[in-house]
Amino acid sequence: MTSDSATIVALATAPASGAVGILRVSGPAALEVGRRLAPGVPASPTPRHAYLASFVDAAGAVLDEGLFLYFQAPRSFTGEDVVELQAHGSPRLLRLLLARALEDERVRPALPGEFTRRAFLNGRIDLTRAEAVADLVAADSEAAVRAAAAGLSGALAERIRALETPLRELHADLEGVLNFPDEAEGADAEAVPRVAELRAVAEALRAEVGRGRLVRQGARVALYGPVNAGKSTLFNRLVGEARALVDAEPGTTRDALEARVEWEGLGVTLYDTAGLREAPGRVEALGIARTRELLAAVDLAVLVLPPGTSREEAASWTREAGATPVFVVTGKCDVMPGAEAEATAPPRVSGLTGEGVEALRTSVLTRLWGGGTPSAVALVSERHADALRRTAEALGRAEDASRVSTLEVLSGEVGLALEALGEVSGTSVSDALLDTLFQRFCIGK
Ligand SMILES: Nc1nc2c(c(=O)[nH]1)N(C=O)[C@@H](CNc1ccc(C(=O)N[C@@H](CCC(=O)O)C(=O)O)cc1)CN2
Ligand SMILES: Nc1nc2c(ncn2[C@@H]2O[C@H](COP(=O)(O)OP(=O)(O)OP(=O)(O)O)[C@@H](O)[C@H]2O)c(=O)[nH]1
Ligand SMILES: [Mg+2]
Repeated sequence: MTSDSATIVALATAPASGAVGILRVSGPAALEVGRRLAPGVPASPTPRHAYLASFVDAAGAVLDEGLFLYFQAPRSFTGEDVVELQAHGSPRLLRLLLARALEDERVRPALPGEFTRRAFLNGRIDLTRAEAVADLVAADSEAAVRAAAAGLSGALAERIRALETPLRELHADLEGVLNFPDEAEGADAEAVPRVAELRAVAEALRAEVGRGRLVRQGARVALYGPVNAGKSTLFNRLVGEARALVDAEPGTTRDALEARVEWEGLGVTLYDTAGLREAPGRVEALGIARTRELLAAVDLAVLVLPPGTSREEAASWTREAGATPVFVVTGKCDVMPGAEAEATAPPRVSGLTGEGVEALRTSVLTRLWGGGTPSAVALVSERHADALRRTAEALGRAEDASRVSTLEVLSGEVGLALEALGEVSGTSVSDALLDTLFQRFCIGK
């Protein structure tokens, strides 16, 4: 599984006007190609030294003056020879430079994610770190940036290793015993606690996929409840601007509104919805249908009730959210200032005065997160979770085998667990899997 010997080229910066635009070349011909564009650079440039150079066209006419950087294999991002031309950020200029680089028959355009793929194939980074590069590029909240940065510096890789190493040792021990059948007596019973422990570790890591998803994609939180409860007023207060129409007439909100906020670094998409009621008008009914759809899709539903709602009514409103977790608040609390709150009564908020709104924000975050900080989460993706599930399943079968089957079967299952786990770090991974993985990257990454 080695990378092909083509030299690849792509723009490393977005195809838009900017201060600086970077053309990146990687592969055996990188230095020669780079020097064709920047002939003033010495034939053996000092690696990692920034040369100020003229970039020229085929006729030798100067197209730009920029920086030339040479990274000598294997000390580069890809592990190959890499040259960067750091030009002024003109998309048209960069296309000219790209076209010139492609004139060399050893050079072809890089596929999406191919630089990172080569970094992986050349052993510079493992697969979790390659994926963290994509997570970082896609991050759209502070928590997502911090979690991806942790992944890039090997946080997930470390946790996978902490599972993979003992699993490999166990497998080696079992295979060793199998080769000396005299000593095989009792070996399966001895393996059981080790298998069980490793299985628990795999399950625990897999369980972090939910938090990983929340950090990556942001949480979805909907305000819902009876008409006129003060949802839109509260929504505006939480968003910090007058986004939603507010009126004394019940049934004001029809279409669901959404706004993206960031709370404690976590991206949150907040929805304001059409208030629920019996016998709405025709258009309002469409809005209510949309509210129900949304309630099924969000991570948390905040039920806003008018003051004085009975316990029974509150319970029946709660059921409207179905399987989605509900956080209940009493809205418009300013109109019943003296109401002595029972310990079990829902927290009180007022969108109008802002009372209780900070506390609501904190409670919502706690409900979404439990304890801990979003940025500290291991970004376990659906792909990782799937591989971890198969790891845990194989270990489960290994436990069964220890009771009812031979040591060969037990060891075989441990081997399968290792193979599934290897898909996370990349120690056992097919080209097809790499294809799907890196296709999601942008060109030039
Ligand atoms: N201009 C530019 N900026 C960039 C990148 C790049 O390729 N070019 N990167 C690309 O995504 C990221 C930086 N990542 C990099 C990772 C490793 C090496 C590197 O040369 N590694 C060598 C040497 C390490 C050392 O001496 O400390 C190695 O791993 O052997 C370079 C960039 C972000 N910024
Ligand atoms: N006193 C007081 N009035 C409020 C508060 N929140 C909203 N109101 C008033 O209650 C009425 C309804 O407010 P909205 O925010 O539109 O209520 P809603 O729940 O979005 O209503 P629908 O969209 O019709 O379901 C308006 O007249 C608001 O000014 C509050 O916290 N205190
Ligand atoms: Mg409303």
